[in-house]
Amino acid sequence: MELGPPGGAGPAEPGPRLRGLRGDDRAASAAWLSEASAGRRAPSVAAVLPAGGSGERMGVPTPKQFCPVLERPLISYTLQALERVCWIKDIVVAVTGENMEVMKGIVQRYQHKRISLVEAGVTRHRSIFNGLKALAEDQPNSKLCRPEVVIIHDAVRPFVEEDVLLKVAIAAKEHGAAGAIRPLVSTVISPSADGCLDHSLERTSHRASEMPQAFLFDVIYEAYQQCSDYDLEFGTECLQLALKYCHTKAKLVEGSPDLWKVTYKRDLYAAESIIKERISQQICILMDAKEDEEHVGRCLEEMLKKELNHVKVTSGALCHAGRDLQQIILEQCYNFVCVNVMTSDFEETRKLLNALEESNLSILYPVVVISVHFLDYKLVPFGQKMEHLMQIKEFAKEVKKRNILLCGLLIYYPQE
Ligand SMILES: Nc1ccn([C@@H]2O[C@H](COP(=O)(O)OP(=O)(O)OP(=O)(O)O)[C@@H](O)[C@H]2O)c(=O)n1
Ligand SMILES: O=P(O)(O)OC[C@@H](O)[C@@H](O)[C@@H](O)CO
Repeated sequence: MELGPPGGAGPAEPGPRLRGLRGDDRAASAAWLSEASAGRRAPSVAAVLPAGGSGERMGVPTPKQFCPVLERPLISYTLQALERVCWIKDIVVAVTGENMEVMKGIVQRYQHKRISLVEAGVTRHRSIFNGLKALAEDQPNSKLCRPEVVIIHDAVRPFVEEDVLLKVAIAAKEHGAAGAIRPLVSTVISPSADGCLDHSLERTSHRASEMPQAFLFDVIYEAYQQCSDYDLEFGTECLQLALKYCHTKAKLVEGSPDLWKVTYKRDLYAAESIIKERISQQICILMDAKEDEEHVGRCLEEMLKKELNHVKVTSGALCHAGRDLQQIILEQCYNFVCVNVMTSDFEETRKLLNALEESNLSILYPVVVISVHFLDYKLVPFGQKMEHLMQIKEFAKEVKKRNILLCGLLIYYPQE
């Protein structure tokens, strides 16, 4: 079941196609992609996301992949991370029948693309197998093409970047299988039958198997087709299936700390903190002034640059907000301060709000707008002006529906 708008004007795609890549990863990605441009067929890549679990360890009624993080379901962040990668052609998500409508709603609301939904199984391996069957082209009416390489990634691991996806995909093409690994945090021990320590494993010579993993499609599909019911029921490791049933030794790829799987409630809080930190990396100050005119917004910019040295602070004229907004969106700015000195009304801030709504910037992440107003108490009676500015409360209610958080700041002192 293919979903997602045909190619609708979804939220601005975050950044250029090689975003998130560094140094030799960028070169590898360019090489990988250039196969297509050189007329050679670049390896076709698809992804399977198992998302059919119940999230028992999370301890809440909602399956964790659908739990909200900043009022958006966790799985939407994972889909967005995979959608950033232009060389992943299809994303197959396995969800339970009872959650199919919820998942379709998420795809539509957040305008996810390249998404196909399949029925999950009663275990993670069965869910993954169902996703692979959908790609195997032996499904009636399926528009999905059998890929050369398939990436398998848990739907509850939202912080996956293009570099590790590229590494596992390239390694899988060469070795048949590949998987991300991380150093162990706790030592692994083996208990005896009477509940005592039997022995412990040397932590430095072992690793934790994480996601993403990638496989030559034929390898992992064959492994699942040969898989015993026991393995389908109780197994947790796809790399092991490739080894056991296809004698394919996976290449292990060091992953970043952010690859962790959301399992317990604390993981949701951690995910929210990470996302908040990522969308707070830039502040844009917009001023109701002509270019290079002295404006209090410039003082604010300098102060913020001193106080918030990890945050990028930019400034510009409110009147250009609409035109420059596309660039701001590409830079992933979600925080705006509108400094109104020349005009004491709300018109300029309203123009920015309209531009933000048209840009769909706030579909994926909340956008914060602080509207600052200066008022000379000698010129305007406080009561009359406050009444006018209270409009902001009505605007705030209205734009909140579009995930824009608006608040006002009135500075009431003589202009001189
Ligand atoms: N029958 C299942 C079980 C799990 N998963 C998916 O596999 C991923 C990793 O599994 P896990 O963290 O164990 O998820 P749950 O099984 O939901 O968690 P719990 O074990 O706490 O119930 C998750 O995205 C989960 O939705 C799946 O697609 N089908
Ligand atoms: O075992 P769970 O169902 O909690 O989650 C699956 C994880 O085991 C799996 O994603 C990694 O260990 C890599 O195989």
